[in-house]
Amino acid sequence: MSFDKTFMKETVFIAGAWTAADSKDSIDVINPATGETIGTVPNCGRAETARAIDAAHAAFAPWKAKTAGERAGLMQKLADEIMANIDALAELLVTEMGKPLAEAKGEITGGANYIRFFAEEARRVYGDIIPSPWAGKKIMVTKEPVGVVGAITPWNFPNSMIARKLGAALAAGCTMVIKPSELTPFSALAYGVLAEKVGIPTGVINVLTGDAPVIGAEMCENPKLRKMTFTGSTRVGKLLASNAAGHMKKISMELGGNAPFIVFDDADLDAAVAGAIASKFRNSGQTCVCANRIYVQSGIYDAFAAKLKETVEAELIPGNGMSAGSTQGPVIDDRAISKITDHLQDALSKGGTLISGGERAGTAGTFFQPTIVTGATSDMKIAREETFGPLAALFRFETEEEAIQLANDTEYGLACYFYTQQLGRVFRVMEALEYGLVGVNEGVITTEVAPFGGVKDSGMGNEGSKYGLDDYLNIKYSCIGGLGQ
Ligand SMILES: NC(=O)c1ccc[n+]([C@@H]2O[C@H](COP(=O)([O-])OP(=O)(O)OC[C@H]3O[C@@H](n4cnc5c(N)ncnc54)[C@H](O)[C@@H]3O)[C@@H](O)[C@H]2O)c1
Ligand SMILES: O=C[C@H](O)CS(=O)(=O)O
Repeated sequence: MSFDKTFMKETVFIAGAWTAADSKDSIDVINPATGETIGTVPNCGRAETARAIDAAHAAFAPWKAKTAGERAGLMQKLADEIMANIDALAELLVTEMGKPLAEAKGEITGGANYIRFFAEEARRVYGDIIPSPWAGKKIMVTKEPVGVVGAITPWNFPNSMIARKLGAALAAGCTMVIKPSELTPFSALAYGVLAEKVGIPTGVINVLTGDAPVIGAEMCENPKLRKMTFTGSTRVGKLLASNAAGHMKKISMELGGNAPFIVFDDADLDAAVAGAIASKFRNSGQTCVCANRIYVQSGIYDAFAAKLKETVEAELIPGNGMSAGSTQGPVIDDRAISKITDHLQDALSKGGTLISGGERAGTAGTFFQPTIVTGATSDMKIAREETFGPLAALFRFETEEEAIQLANDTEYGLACYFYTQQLGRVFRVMEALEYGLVGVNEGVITTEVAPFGGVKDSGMGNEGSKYGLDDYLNIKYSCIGGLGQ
């Protein structure tokens, strides 16, 4: 299926130049809906990464020296350019990642919103004047940009996961080297095209592709780079955090999740089913905040399962993301299919019941039917691991205390959700759940104005909101003496 290639680059963007890898090696990029090769990107290593860091380092002082208004102006132009080209950017994103066109446009709009939000926040990097304990001396606190930032991002939101970082970095006065997933590099390289178009100075934004562990190691170990920000699996996050910490870099980690979705007997059934579908099946179940465990209180369990099955089978339509009417794109690759199948077979072998879906869909690409299993229990893999696919597992519970214990029984702590119409229960459960994000009677809650971050093995730091700028700033305390009496 053809797509708009206006923003498609098969070279990397370093110091304002588009180049191949030093080795001339390249990586094939596959369309998950068809299995066809879309194009290739350079397989870069340490030398190219070091050059990108050098470029970002050279660009840092002039970028930091710009006024907040000047940086904000260029950021607004960047957001405007993204929105002016949303159709081409969305088609490119659909082709490399698979999500339906409407979801791709939603992601790109969300990305532009992050950049616009931080353009506004750039003007609010306030300091403090603190009453001095000493006569004749002044105490000043200022906030300054960290410097060169290394960003490594995942394939499931190839545009907005970059925007969430880039917006805060540019607003703070930082420069950036971005390494996207090798599965979805084109949406990231498009930021190089956009940066050129709006006049963001050379070296402020650099985007390279290639050998992830090698590029990551150079980022963590290069003294010119002062902060690592990573979005991806907990496994990789721990590797990077350990190396970066050893080289005393600031780190932000947005990692894996295992979201509980709790439905109490008193919940609005239609709202709970709609919220569960939105949370579980958005991006074909490939988001870090997807409902991974759906806990339903006994009194409403059968009605919820029946309504969920009816709605999923009536409304969710797997198909190529570029085709009108498709609501479910493919999962990213065969490994994803294997993990979903493994979780499904494990659940069925331990007493679960398949009530909908359960098979690969179609003959081309990596599509999997929206699937529902009832009778799920805590000993199943789906209770312990992030499925990252369109598989909904329904667990039964009896009491509020049991639901909270089950929901918190995980090493993850990113998002959680619960549905109730009892006000007292809203505050009890909201306070008891050990997560960074809480949806109360809502299944999708992400917005640029609110902090997004996990606890426990889901990471550290927050992205978006006024809090998202703090991770890109250092606090400086100045004591000014010699002022006479
Ligand atoms: N918390 C969040 O905001 C958030 C958002 C999106 C995805 N995620 C998580 O990301 C995971 C899915 O994304 P993924 O499969 O791309 O994750 P991943 O960890 O496999 O890859 C993420 C990025 O890390 C790179 N990478 C892989 N191994 C590396 C290494 N040894 N050193 C340096 N870089 C390395 C990859 O090339 C990619 O760019 C899921 O666990 C999901 O929950 C979290
Ligand atoms: O997958 C993780 C993303 O952060 C999901 S969201 O679009 O930001 O909710």
